[in-house]
Amino acid sequence: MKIVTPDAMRKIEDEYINGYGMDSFALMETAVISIMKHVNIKDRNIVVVCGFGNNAGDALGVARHLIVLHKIVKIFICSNGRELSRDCIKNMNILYKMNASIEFIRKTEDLNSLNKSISESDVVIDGLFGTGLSRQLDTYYTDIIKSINTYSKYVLSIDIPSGMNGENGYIMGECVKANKTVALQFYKKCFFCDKAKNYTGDVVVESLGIPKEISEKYDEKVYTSDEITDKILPKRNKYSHKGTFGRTTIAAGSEKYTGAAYIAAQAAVKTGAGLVTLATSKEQVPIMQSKLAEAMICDYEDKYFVEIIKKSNVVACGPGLDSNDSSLKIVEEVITNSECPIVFDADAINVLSAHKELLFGRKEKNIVLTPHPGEMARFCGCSIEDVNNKRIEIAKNTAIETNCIIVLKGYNTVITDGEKIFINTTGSSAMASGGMGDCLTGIVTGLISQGLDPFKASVLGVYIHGFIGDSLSKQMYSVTATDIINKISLYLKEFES
Ligand SMILES: NC(=O)C1=CN([C@@H]2O[C@H](COP(=O)(O)OP(=O)(O)OC[C@H]3O[C@@H](n4cnc5c(N)ncnc54)[C@H](O)[C@@H]3O)[C@@H](O)[C@H]2O)[C@@H](O)CC1
Ligand SMILES: Nc1ncnc2c1ncn2[C@@H]1O[C@H](COP(=O)(O)OP(=O)(O)O)[C@@H](O)[C@H]1O
Ligand SMILES: [K+]
Repeated sequence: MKIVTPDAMRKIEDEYINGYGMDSFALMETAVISIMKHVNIKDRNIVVVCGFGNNAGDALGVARHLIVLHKIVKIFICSNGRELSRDCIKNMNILYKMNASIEFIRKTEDLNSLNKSISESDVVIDGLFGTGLSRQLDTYYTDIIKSINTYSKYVLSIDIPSGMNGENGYIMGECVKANKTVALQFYKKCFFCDKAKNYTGDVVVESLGIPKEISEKYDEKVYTSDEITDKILPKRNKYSHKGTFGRTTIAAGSEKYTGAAYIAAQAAVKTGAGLVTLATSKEQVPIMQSKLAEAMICDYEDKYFVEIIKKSNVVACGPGLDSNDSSLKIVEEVITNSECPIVFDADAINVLSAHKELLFGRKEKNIVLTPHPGEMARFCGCSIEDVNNKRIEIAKNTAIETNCIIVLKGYNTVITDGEKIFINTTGSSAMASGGMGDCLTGIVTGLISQGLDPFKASVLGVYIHGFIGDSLSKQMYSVTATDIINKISLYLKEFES
């Protein structure tokens, strides 16, 4: 499913209507029918709150169908004196012929009737603003939105919760808190901004049947991660041997942190990497030798460390490192001795924050950075709030500046090479536990080891990591990295081509 900005959506609709000759009212009716699928048939008292554009037109169409279904429907038009859109007027005129209850909100006193109706209703249909909202709302509209949020039991928002900027998720003064949002044709970009989840409720996307060749023309290269996953993992050829699936080095762990190195290495092993070597601190070597059955182990001081980096098909570096000078030395060794893809995580990213120059000058774009918002903030020299407010932009700009692939973790992880942007749709807070990021590093590294290019491995790795978490969380209250590791190979089978 594609993700669009309001601007692209406008162009797509415009081309469909004016270029292809699609009738705009027929398109609106398609939207109306698809929204109707999400109105609970048991609800009797329904309030429809409209603005004056096509979002309102959709809402009025929904009102019409609800009246036909013998629902008690109260319609409030909140145009603040503005002219209604052509298709909106069409629906309103039909409603007048049907003797529908329509009230205009003109002044503050009119809000009393709206408040009363909302508090007596089972559901509010929110059709105030959709993708057309472009300016800060005045008090006329913020008061109406406050009424909806204060008195409603359940809100179904059409396309976008009214009050949210469809491009960047900014709240334009006030925003409807929906229980469910029915997005038309595509996810809107705003849904993937940090604050959006407090307003959208559950998001469902309903198709309007817009031809693919039109939407592809205005493709802004923002996708959901499931758009890549049907391409899938290569089949393991019957003549292949461990060398076929790559040499992987994991440089992880320090005196201070013990678990991370084990999790990252074991995740890479379980993902199917051919030969995994864990390079770790001297103190950890005996511990890891007893824990890891398949991976080979050396310490950072060993001259074998540099040799193995040189021979590797992929190196992961960072889980469980410290952010001190010896970590800087390890990061430098990894970068200077390899041309293969590298996945930098955790403290390796913190170290690189002060030494970005180390990332420059590679022939290929084959370094992956997997920061969580805290690491991203440090790396960019901004606040975590800034990162969360502009996740997509910050990830994209960092990818461009560093010539790296950025995996900005969290709810809806953003993966970008600076050109294409994938937003992950799997995973949940059941996975919010220590070690989960180390596990992801191991999975992405294991996929690269088997020949996937670093960008695809990042998108797919993030998707699979969350997919396993989601599957396990159906039966488990919380999911740990160990739970994921134990199931990786079982679930990967589902992704085999
Ligand atoms: N165009 C089409 O063919 C279709 C559009 N659809 C619906 O149409 C919506 C977009 O409709 P519109 O483009 O008419 O826009 P909206 O209905 O979202 O907004 C209406 C108007 O609000 C004005 N506006 C922006 N910010 C404002 C502010 N702060 N205060 C007051 N007015 C403000 C805009 O100038 C715009 O004219 C979509 O979200 C979707 O629900 C659907 O019917 C499907 C088909
Ligand atoms: N609420 C959530 N929804 C989806 N994924 C989540 C959520 N919370 C955490 N995760 C995932 O879990 C992992 C946690 O990574 P990270 O913060 O680096 O943890 P750690 O450093 O403890 O290993 C990331 O892949 C992240 O996307
Ligand atoms: K809306």
